[in-house]
Amino acid sequence: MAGTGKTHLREAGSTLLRVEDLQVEFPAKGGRRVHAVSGVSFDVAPGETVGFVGESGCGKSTVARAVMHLPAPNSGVVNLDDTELGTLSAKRLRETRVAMQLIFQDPMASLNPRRKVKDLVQEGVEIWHRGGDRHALEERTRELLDDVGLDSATVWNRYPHELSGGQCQRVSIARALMMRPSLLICDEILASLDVSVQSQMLNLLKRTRAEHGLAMMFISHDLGVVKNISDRILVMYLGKVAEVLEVDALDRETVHHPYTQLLLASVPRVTGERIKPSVDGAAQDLPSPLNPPSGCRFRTRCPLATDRCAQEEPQLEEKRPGQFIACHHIS
Ligand SMILES: Nc1ncnc2c1ncn2[C@@H]1O[C@H](COP(=O)(O)OP(=O)(O)OP(=O)(O)O)[C@@H](O)[C@H]1O
Repeated sequence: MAGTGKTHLREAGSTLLRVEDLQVEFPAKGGRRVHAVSGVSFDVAPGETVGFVGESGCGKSTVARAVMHLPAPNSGVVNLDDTELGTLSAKRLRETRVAMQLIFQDPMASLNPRRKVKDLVQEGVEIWHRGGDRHALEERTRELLDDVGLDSATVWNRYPHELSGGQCQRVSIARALMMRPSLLICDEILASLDVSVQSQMLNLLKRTRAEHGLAMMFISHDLGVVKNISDRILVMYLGKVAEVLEVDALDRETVHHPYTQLLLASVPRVTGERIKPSVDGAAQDLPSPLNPPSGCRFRTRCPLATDRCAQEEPQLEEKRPGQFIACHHIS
C-alpha cells in the first residue's frame, strides 16, 4: 500500500470531508509517471480550517483538484457529507461540487476579463438557479461585495483589469460565497499579494468563515501564513503527508518531523521584514516525483536517515496527543 497511514482520521460521522488514500499520477515522457500525490488521507470537520503546507511541487494543488474531482484522482475515496464523489453521475457530481468552492492564486487569471464585477459574482448562481428572483440576487451580490470589503456601488460595473490584485481576490471570495459552500478551498490565494494586503485578507477569511460557518482547506507554501489561520495542519512532502498536527503544537516545545523542522526554521522571525525562506533555496534538492526515493521520500534530505528509511516507508503515528508523524526516528 502506498499510504502514509490513516490513524489521524477522525470518526466518519464527525467530519464534513473525508479523503482516503488519494493517489494522483500524471503521464510523462517515455511512458513514465509523475507520482504527484501518493496515498494522502485527511479529514476536515465542519467549520474547521485545515492548512496544507509544503514547498512547491509537493502536491498541494493536486490534492485540491482531486478533492473536487477536477479531474477525479487515479484512486482513493473522497466523501463530502457522506456522499462519495466517485460514485456520482456527472450531473450529480457537478451539483455536489457546488458545496466546495475553489479559489486560486491568480485572481486576474481566474476572473473572466470581459465580465463586470456584478456579473462575475452572480454568474455561478445564474447557471444553477436560472429564473430566480433578480432583485434578491442583486441584493445578495451587493451584500457580499460589501462583506468582503469592497464598496459595491464603486466596483459594480468595473472589469477585473480596473481592480488591484487584492480587490480581484475579494471578488473571487464573494463569487465563491455566493454559492453558499460548506467548504472553501483556498489555493495559495495570498501568494501574489503584498504583505499588508495578505494580513487584511487573512482577517477577512477569518471573519467570513465565522459568519458563513465555513470549513476551509487553506493551501500555502508559507508555514507562517498557514499557522495564522488553521486549526490543524498537514505537512506535505513529495506527494506524501509527513506530519499532521494541531496548530497549537507548533508553539509547544515538541519534536517534529525533520521536514516540519526545516519549514519551521524558514519561517520569517524578524517583525516587519520578510526573510526569504531557506526552504525555497533548498528546492533544487527536491527529488523528482518521476522517480521518488524508496521508503521515506524525505530520506535524501534528512539528517536522521538510516538504511531502514530507504527500505521501509514510515506510517503516520500519533507521537503526542493530536500530533501524527511519519518518521522511524521520532518517538
Ligand atoms: N498536469 C500535470 N501534468 C504533469 N505533471 C503535473 C501536472 N500537474 C502537476 N504536476 C506535477 O505534480 C507535482 C505536484 O504539483 P502541484 O502543483 O500539486 O504541487 P504544489 O505543491 O501545489 O506546488 P505549487 O505550490 O508550485 O503549485 C509537481 O511535480 C508538478 O510538476
